[in-house]
Amino acid sequence: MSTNDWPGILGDFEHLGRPDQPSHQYKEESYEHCTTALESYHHAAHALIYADDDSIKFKFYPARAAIMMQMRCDGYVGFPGGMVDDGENIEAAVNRELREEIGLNLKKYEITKEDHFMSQVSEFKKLCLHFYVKKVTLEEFFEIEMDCLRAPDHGTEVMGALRVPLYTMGDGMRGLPVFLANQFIGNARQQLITALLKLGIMTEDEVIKVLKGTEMFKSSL
Ligand SMILES: O=c1[nH]cnc2c1ncn2[C@H]1C[C@H](O)[C@@H](COP(=O)(O)OP(=O)(O)O)O1
Repeated sequence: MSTNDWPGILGDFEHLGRPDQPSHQYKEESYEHCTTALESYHHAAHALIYADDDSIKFKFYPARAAIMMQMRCDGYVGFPGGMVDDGENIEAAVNRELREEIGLNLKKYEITKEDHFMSQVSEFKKLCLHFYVKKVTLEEFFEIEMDCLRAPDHGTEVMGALRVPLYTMGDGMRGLPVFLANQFIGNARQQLITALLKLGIMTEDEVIKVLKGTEMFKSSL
């Protein structure tokens, strides 16, 4: 189906959200480069909201952190956020999308330039993906989760917020390894793994072990 066959408001941007081919790699670029030299590209901005969580799940697995992702209407897993409109500031766009998609209380949790974490570019799609990370307390995280159900886009663009399981169960697959076998939109999977490492939530050795578990799970299907 070609882009133009898509109905309604999905038509213009549908091609940007199609599953990526291995050749469509995302390359990290500075925010400044993206907003100057690449200004004419499409831009989208998404945010990871998280809290430290020192609870133990099932009396055995350290939770490590509460990280919010979402099930999208197209069946992919991603972070809340969306396309930057023409002439719109990137932080204004991510805040607008977070209010629409997860009902974020912007008076308390506004995303700012200080929350910018990385920007990555797909030359193939002429698309810059800007990624923000916001740390809140666990109590605030619960409050943000509760607001998701009342968000304007809940049940249309967003089918529900979810928490990423950060433990691996006894079989070496269930938990984060199986979670990572989901279908992720854009570079959301890469964003999640990069954040786990850079935020010090998991070590490189732990991530490598998890990814081996994911491969083991996939080959068991
Ligand atoms: O979580 C994400 N991480 C990285 N890229 C993402 C994520 N979610 C979507 N995308 C990509 C897919 C598309 O190329 C654009 C815009 O998608 P979307 O968020 O669906 O935009 P709208 O809500 O339709 O404005 O970003």
